[in-house]
Amino acid sequence: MKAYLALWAELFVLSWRRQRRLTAATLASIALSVVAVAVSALALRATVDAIVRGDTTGAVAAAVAAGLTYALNLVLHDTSGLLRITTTDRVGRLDLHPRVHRDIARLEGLEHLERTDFLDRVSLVRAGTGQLVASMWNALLAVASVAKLVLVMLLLGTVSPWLLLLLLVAAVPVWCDHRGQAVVKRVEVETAEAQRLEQHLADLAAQAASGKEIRVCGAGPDLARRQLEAWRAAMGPRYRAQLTAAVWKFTGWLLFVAGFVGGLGLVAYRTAQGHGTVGDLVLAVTVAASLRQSVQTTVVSTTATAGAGRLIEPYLWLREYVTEEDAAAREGLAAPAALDVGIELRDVSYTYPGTDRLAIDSLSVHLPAGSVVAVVGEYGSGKTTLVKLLGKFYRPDSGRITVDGTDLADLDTRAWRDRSSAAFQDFGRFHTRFSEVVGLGDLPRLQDRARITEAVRDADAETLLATLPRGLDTQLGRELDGIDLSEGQWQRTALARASMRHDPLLFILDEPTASLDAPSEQAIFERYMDRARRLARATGAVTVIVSHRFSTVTGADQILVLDKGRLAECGTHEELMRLQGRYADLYGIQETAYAERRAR
Ligand SMILES: Nc1ncnc2c1ncn2[C@@H]1O[C@H](COP(=O)(O)OP(=O)(O)OP(=O)(O)O)[C@@H](O)[C@H]1O
Repeated sequence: MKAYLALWAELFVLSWRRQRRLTAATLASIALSVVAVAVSALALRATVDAIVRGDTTGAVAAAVAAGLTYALNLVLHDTSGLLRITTTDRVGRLDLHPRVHRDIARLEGLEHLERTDFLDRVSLVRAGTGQLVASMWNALLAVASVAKLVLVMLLLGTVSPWLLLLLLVAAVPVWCDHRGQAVVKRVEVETAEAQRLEQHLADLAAQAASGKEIRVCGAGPDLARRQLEAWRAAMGPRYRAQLTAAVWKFTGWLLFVAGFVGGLGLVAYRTAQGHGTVGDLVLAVTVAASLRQSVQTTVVSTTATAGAGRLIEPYLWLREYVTEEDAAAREGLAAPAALDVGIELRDVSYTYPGTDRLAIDSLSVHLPAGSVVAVVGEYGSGKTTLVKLLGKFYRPDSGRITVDGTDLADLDTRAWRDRSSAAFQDFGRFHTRFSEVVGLGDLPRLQDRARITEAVRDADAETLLATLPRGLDTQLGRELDGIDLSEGQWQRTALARASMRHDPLLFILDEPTASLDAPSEQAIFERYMDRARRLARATGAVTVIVSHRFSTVTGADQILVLDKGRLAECGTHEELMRLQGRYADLYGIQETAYAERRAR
């Protein structure tokens, strides 16, 4: 609760700084709404009693006061919601939303993008920044509506203490509503996985990449059937939960109405018996009539406040996660200027969270400074996981990775990344100007056209650049009125981006040529072998090349053959061929396949 209060206080300060007058007006409207009904009812009682006494002046004055407060009530009813929505919207969009995006972008690891449980929380916060701000106003509104309820009850108590029982009656719909909402929330959590599946299947059918294959396979109807099943699995229980909540709500209101009618009957009876004035009767009717509205506001605002935990919990979790990750990433040592020994892995194991299979299994190997290391192996053997561990995207569950003797975990993550370059197989397609798409590889040189042109040359992407209508200034991405590139062309931009840094200590090429034809692949590898040698002389950089095609990496200083996360074999091409083991088998199979294809 303390954390919630602190967060609401912080959001209020944010709102105050962003729009002082609007925030003050919203606050004033909430405060006035607490007393408006009571003042209006008291003025009405005074009016009626003055009329009964024959006091014309007093009656007119009280009637004017009653009219004004009644009007104020109407104005507040119409405007306070509008004021809250406006302040919420502005603070949500202009302050909280960018802040959440900054936090997410700042995270050094990949877990928040890859783990479904993390992803769920991150998506919830991203979509709900406006609701987070609204929760602060709802909390204030909840306090105000409870205060209003207490005031109303005090007034009723002055007419007859029996009317205080209406407070209990008023609590019934609040309690019933909470019960109903608890059912809805529980079912939402239980069916979250089915809903994710339904969304995934809908995306599969709607996206161009998967859409092509689905049409070729004729899997559309089957996919639609599965989507419908997932939809039913998610929505069936949710509809039933909504129905249960509606029954709880209806029952609550029914009990309240019964109590309300009974209470008014009691006051009418007492007045007829000569207890209290006609003004008291008018006051009781006015106040009791507003009780429904007061209770409704209390129910809505307290339910919304209680429900805000759904967003507040993930938001507080995200903040804590960012703070912890930030501290862990920043407390590190500086990266060395150049490598002398190289990178060493000792007994490194890694399992992806939520799985029970080792993606990297007790891997020990030395990657000497200045060497070109090729990583080969079958699908899912752990090649990408290994390079991600070297890039410090994940931390090993056990074992150590050392860089010139210093544990990678102790190095400042940002400093290590500043000295790494990488082209991954799932490269980014950034829809901006071509020069920026490449320049992003070395942010301080984002505008350095000479350096960018050099990187384009390194990636053998000059022909691509020559075909672009506005050269380096060409906008990419059709939805931004730019041009679209083919898969191979996008891949070349990723390679050029990875070539931007002059002095990396680690240079990763994870299947960098998967979308290129064989001659282009060979040409690129030769270029990158040259680049690797240049980098080796300059900084002792280790170049790691992941590939499926064995023939292209035969020139590597060291070839690591992975099998189910384990290091099956390790050595130069000649050594591994002499070994006549797994590498020689797989190399032979690929060579025969290529030879047969060439012969056809
Ligand atoms: N984000 C992830 N979450 C859970 N498991 C994962 C994740 N990424 C990879 N894995 C699993 O880890 C194992 C190793 O995957 P990895 O991507 O490292 O293999 P790879 O050799 O690079 O495969 P490929 O040649 O297909 O790229 C596989 O069993 C894979 O299913």
